[in-house]
Amino acid sequence: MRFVKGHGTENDFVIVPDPDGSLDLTPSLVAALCDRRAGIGADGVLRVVRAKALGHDDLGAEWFMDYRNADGSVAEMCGNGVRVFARYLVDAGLAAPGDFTIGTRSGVRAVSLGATGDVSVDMGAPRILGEGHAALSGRSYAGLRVSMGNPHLACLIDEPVAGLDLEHAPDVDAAAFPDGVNVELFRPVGDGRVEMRVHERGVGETRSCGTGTVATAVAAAHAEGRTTGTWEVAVPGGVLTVILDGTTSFLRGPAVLLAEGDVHLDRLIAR
Ligand SMILES: N[C@@H](CCC[C@H](N)C(=O)O)C(=O)O
Repeated sequence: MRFVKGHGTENDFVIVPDPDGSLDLTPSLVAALCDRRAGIGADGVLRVVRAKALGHDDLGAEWFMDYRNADGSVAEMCGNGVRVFARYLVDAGLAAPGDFTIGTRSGVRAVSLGATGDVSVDMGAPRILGEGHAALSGRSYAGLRVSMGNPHLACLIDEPVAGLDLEHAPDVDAAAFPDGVNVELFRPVGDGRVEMRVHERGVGETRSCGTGTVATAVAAAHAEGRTTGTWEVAVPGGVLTVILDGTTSFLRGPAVLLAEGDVHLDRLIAR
């Protein structure tokens, strides 16, 4: 099976071209592909499938991003994934550089990119759902519940994020997050900049999370009594720019394709 490996600020993906939707992408196949020792290794899989092949004839996008987490679970949206997906479409000659749309489980997303360089995406209107709490290493952190299509809890903290232990998922009120949650911990470092780390649902700690950086910008703005502004969000894998204009949100940053090849499916160890 052909694959391409890519990442956005080190949130990494196995990209699987499947234009006519013929691949049976089971959770165990996804988990085996994402295995960092016995597989290719990634935070998730991006299946590249024509919207039509899924019966979405009038979606308003030619291509659909079928995103899966490393544990095989399905997620509604992936902000870094959609940027890497767009870079793949252009690189593969399946879309022209410029502005086009991509279908996702959380709706159609408009992307903007050149032949090289950063990729921007209109991430849609964030939805603030109220307050929440996360417990980590015996401390409780207050946060804001934000939906970016997928669920987030963005917690403002007053200590450097480098010192956090995110080996295990923070404890949250399961009743408030019936579908699980991605937890961001962030600290404002001045002048529209924040530092952030994330524990992702279905993956574990990752080096970046696009939807998480937007949720973090929303929570940073909320803490200042605002709904608009531009944030530079520093994550372990790089820096992403988030723009909140009061109506929608934009995410901009690098998207890199670094390898391609064939994977021998019969040699993957079933997960
Ligand atoms: N890394 C992604 C988010 C991927 C989905 C997430 N783990 C979930 O289950 O909601 C991003 O860049 O947004």
